[in-house]
Amino acid sequence: MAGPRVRHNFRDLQDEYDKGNKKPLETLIRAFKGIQELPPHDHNSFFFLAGLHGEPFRGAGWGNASWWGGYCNHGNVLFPTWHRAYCFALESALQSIPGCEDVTLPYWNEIEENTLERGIPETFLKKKWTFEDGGVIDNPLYSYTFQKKITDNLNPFPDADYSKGYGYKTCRYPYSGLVGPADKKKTEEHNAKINALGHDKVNEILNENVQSWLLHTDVDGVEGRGGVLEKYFNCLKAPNYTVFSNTTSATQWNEDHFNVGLPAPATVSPHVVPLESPHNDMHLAVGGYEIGDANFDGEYPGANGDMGENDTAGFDPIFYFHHCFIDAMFWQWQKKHGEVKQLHIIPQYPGTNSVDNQGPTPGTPGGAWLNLHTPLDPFKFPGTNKPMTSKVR
Ligand SMILES: N[C@@H](CC1=CC(=O)C(=O)C=C1)C(=O)O
Repeated sequence: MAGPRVRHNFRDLQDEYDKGNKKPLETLIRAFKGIQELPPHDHNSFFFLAGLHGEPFRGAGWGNASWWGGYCNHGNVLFPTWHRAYCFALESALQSIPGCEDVTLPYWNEIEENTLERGIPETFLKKKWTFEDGGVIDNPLYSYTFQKKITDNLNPFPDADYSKGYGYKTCRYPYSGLVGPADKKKTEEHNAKINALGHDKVNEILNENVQSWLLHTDVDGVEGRGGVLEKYFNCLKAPNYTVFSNTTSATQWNEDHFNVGLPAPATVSPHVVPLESPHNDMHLAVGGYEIGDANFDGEYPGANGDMGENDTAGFDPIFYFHHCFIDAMFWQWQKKHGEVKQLHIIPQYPGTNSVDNQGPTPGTPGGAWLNLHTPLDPFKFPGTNKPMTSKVR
């Protein structure tokens, strides 16, 4: 593909499709189907790429919870840039599928009226997809079916068993995706109850959950949770990249400047809201709640969809449309603050150390400072063997 990649609003593709221009959405779906069918060892395969984010763990985090066994960065200054490289890698894989060379990754606009009024774009919620030529497939944007099992070597420590068997299908709120031996029976009972509600009702519940996180500030009666729409707008006001980029740095900044940390009044200006905060909320809104989060019971207790957990989120196809939107928000912030060509990191501020928050990623030493030159493993600048970094060239 020549020239810059132009990314589109997913809902525009859907609207075009409804008006009769079926090719753009169909090609995207073919591309996702294509990478989901590649064998797991193929570096363009969905399994391989999805697995870079969290599980299957490798490195020091393989079986030691003080380290992080996935390559993703959270709670530190590499959060926006690492996920930018990640979306780029997935998009490149989509383009490797024959006939899909011009596909780009669309974003799910989480703050447009359509989302506020209707929730997740309908295409993501259909179990089957019917092509114009009549071919019917399992919808590759609804769920991914594991081609290989993953074993959670941290189990039973620290919180839950995220092992997934061969053939496991990713799921979202209000379903549960905990299928390790200790959870299996409970999950089967839970999911049977959800199934009995019928597919349309289940989608309605998911959409209501998403809308509630976006618009209300007391999700499930927990005050201060939600308000995601407002958080998205407020995060653009963050005064520097360090505090914009992650929850750890923003917490310290709010303590220093306003004598209050996160998450309490994150929706209230002038406290700094990091982009990572509404991003986290949308993971929880789509996936259900993170295990062990005693604050939440929700209307459907026991819902643990894949998007809610850092370990498994990359396996839900909607992850990439969510993160493509996060990347667009990051770009908005860069333009607004004149940091399109260069980002600035406050040296040695909380959120700039490899041990902050999730723990060091594979191959990164403990206690290492993170900066614009830190490799965004395992990504390389295209066509080179040079590690990708956060430095804008
Ligand atoms: N762990 C985050 C939510 C979350 C963030 C992610 O980045 C992710 O991949 C999955 C889930 C929280 O509890 O707020």
